[in-house]
Amino acid sequence: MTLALQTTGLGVRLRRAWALRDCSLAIPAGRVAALVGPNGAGKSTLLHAIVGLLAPTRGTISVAGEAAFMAQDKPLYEGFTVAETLAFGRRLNPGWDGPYAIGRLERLGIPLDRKVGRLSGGQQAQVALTVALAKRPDLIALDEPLANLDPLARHDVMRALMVEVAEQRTTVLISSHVVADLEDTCDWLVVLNGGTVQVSGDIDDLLAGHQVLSGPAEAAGGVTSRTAVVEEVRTGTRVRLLVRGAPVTDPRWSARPVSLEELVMAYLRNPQCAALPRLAEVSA
Ligand SMILES: Nc1ncnc2c1ncn2[C@@H]1O[C@H](COP(=O)(O)OP(=O)(O)OP(=O)(O)O)[C@@H](O)[C@H]1O
Repeated sequence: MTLALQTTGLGVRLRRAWALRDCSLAIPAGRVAALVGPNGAGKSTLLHAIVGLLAPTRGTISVAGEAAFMAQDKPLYEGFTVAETLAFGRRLNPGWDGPYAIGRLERLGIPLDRKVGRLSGGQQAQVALTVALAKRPDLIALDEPLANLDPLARHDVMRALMVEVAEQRTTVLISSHVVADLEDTCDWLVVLNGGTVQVSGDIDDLLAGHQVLSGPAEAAGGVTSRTAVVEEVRTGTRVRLLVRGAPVTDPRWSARPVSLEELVMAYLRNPQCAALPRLAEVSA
């Protein structure tokens, strides 16, 4: 399997504090990876380091091919027209695909002579995305591209992105606070918490490997000795366990599948737990 991205022992210190610490992760080529984590987890720092805007203080980063980046907040100059924005992109990027950029914006009905500042938030996001895609990157890193967009625009931007990357076989790493925005489109999950990678893996494998068990609190010890408990919630005599590992056959327990949101939240609330494949398994 080809890797699009690999970081090993990556640490980034910003001023006096470590924004990232000992981050080792690998993302196979062609995946659409969700990067989730709370405020200050280090998502932007990780993306900046991956695309070369920040130098690692420790460890290594390896990207197969060219990386493009779409920054958080206002990644465009509002005083430029759309056409000027594209001309700027062409000047800065040797591999720039001008006909593709113009064609994409025309299909979206975004006027090239309009100032960027006079476009809607959704249209601005589409222009920024077009600029990143027109570089024809092998890896595209998107830092909260959906923030400030209404639900319809979020959906449109994600759908447009998915069509493009499926055609170009680009690897995507996209950060968001909102798991629901990424659930339908991403097939890889990276959870960053407190500057370290807590979860990284194929979403289907992660969902298949976890379950929610409900049963009598006094029997919890029998489960916790056999399987890794990510989260335990007790209500009176009952207990609900989000576990990773072997199915439980004891009839006192009922089991149900876990949702992606539940899985992410359980890990974030329990930073001492981790679900990380060995890097050798990802690249095998
Ligand atoms: N320029 C900087 N100088 C010093 N510390 C910084 C700087 N930028 C970020 N940090 C710190 O680094 C840590 C990680 O920040 P980062 O912006 O990468 O997190 P994030 O997960 O992207 O957060 P958010 O979801 O709020 O955008 C935080 O503790 C933050 O305060």
